[in-house]
Amino acid sequence: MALLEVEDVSKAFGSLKAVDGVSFKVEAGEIFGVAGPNGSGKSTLFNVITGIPFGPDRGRVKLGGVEIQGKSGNEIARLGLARTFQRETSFDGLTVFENALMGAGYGKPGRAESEVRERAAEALEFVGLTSVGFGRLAGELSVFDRKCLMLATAIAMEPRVLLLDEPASSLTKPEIETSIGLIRRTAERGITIVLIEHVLTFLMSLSQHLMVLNQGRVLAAGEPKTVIADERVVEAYLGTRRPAA
Ligand SMILES: Nc1ncnc2c1ncn2[C@@H]1O[C@H](COP(=O)(O)OP(=O)(O)OP(=O)(O)O)[C@@H](O)[C@H]1O
Repeated sequence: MALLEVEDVSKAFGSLKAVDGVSFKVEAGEIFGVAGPNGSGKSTLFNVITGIPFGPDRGRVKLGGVEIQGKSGNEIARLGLARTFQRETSFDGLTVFENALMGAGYGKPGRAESEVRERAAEALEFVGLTSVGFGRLAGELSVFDRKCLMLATAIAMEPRVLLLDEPASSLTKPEIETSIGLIRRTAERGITIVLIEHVLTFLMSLSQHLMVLNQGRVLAAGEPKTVIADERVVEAYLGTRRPAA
């Protein structure tokens, strides 16, 4: 059984079908890439899977075989699904350590404070935010460090599945390289990853499976090299078909 199963999920805004009958499965331990042109429904898909801020109009989402559509975002997170956002989100007025504590303590009311602190510190060190900077305000960090903090906070929640929404956006080339290594090591911790990204090289170097959306629908899915060579994918990205050989 796949760890995450999305079955015929749809979400409309008025007459706009942002996500239109999307189905896919993610196996435990894999990195599953999601690509697609602007406005193709990628972020909306993450929203409906996580219930933040809304679930699907129809369709089913199963985590470890348990249906989660219709549950609140909090409940879904407690069941083991965490996400990061396209834009860096953190509590800017709180310190780096306080932000990570929010993740480590989330949905675990019985956990001893010392253990919560240990989890938070470990997640921060893991993403490269060393204890020297634990007391800095999140709002003072660079874009890259803010992305690392968002990742650390999500990792501290100990999710089974982590959805990453454009982790490479606004990063420099060297930062993108660091980020690729970090995501790979996150998967090696046993966290299954679904990754939205515009930077195709980023997706190609990380994903075992790739799905391309266009206008809310699945355009192509499968082995990444085959998917990006698909004429429909080339056309959706470049707006033109390759000339016939
Ligand atoms: N809350 C909303 N209300 C109305 N329309 C929305 C809302 N959220 C998304 N949309 C629309 O749904 C469509 C899909 O948007 P979405 O953000 O999911 O695409 P995307 O593939 O993530 O795009 P990008 O790559 O630019 O982030 C777009 O046409 C967008 O304008």
